[in-house]
Amino acid sequence: MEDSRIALPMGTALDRFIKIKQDDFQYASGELSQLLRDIALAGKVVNREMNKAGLINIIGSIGTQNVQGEDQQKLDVLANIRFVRAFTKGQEVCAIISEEDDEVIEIDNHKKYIVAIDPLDGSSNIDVNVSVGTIFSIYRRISPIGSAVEEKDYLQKGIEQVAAGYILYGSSTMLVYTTGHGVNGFTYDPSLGEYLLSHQNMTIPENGSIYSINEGSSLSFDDGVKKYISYCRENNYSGRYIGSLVADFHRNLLKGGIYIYPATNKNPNGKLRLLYECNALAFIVEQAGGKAVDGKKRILEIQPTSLHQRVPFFVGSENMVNKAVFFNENS
Ligand SMILES: O=P(O)(O)OC[C@H]1O[C@](O)(COP(=O)(O)O)[C@@H](O)[C@@H]1O
Ligand SMILES: [Mg+2]
Ligand SMILES: [Mg+2]
Repeated sequence: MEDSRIALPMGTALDRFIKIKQDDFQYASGELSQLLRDIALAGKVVNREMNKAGLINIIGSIGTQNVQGEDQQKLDVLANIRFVRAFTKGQEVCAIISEEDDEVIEIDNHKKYIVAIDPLDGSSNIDVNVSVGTIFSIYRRISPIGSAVEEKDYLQKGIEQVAAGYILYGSSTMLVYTTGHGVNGFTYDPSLGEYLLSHQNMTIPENGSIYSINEGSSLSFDDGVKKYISYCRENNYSGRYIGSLVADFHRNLLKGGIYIYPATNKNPNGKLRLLYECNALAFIVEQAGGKAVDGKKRILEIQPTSLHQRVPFFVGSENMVNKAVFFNENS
């Protein structure tokens, strides 16, 4: 049996990495490993379609709105279909929470895992060929296997996640995930059709000089946020905002930085969704040595009360988040 603490060679295939690291899982039985593989596979299909979106008429709105009143893009719906199908076929999942579905999708009561997913993150950037992503969180159900899935199963705090990650469809396609034993990144090699280890034991710098926030809404930011932005400017930090959460988060994870989506007049609780956007990235950033709060409280400690609830989101380098919280608490 190979020792899973040893650093693995760059280029190690995802499948092999999952197998070697399986013993890290508290309840290792192969099901979580298979679920991670199912996500990776569905990501390859979405990636392939994304790459030729303009040629196969899958750009633009589909003409319907999701539960949040957002126009659904064709790729939002297509990605949702691909992941729901992968979870149904994969036979590891009992229920799914998706940004694109109003209610919980119940799959099979005899299965263990709950998945919360943002099938396509950064929808406003799809048509303009800017990086977008997929975000996922995985939980173990609490109710007994075989019984109906209950609210307590899918409204769990982020600290209960057994795994979380994202796929970034950018200049290269990457899968980044954690199972609570550090964060690792895999780059997709289309010529091999494989995700290969490219970023091992990722950590976020304690400090950074990049801040990511949509300043277009700054007139309605709280005083604390306004003061923090002034602080960033006074310190000549760079403003970088792609408008795709996964892409902004990934850059800051590598270089150091902070992403903020605060409360605004338009979104009094912020815009981002706790269950399928914030919890996953909070788990990853903490595993990488960073921090994620709602302006005050640790994101992973927030008790969810509804499927699509929004929270203000401050995530990134520890010292930068602490500074933002300081201004929040002293304004
Ligand atoms: O246009 P805004 O208000 O700055 O919002 C951009 C944010 O909204 C999102 O697009 C929300 O995610 P979805 O695209 O999955 O709905 C984030 O990716 C992004 O960071
Ligand atoms: Mg999103
Ligand atoms: Mg989305």
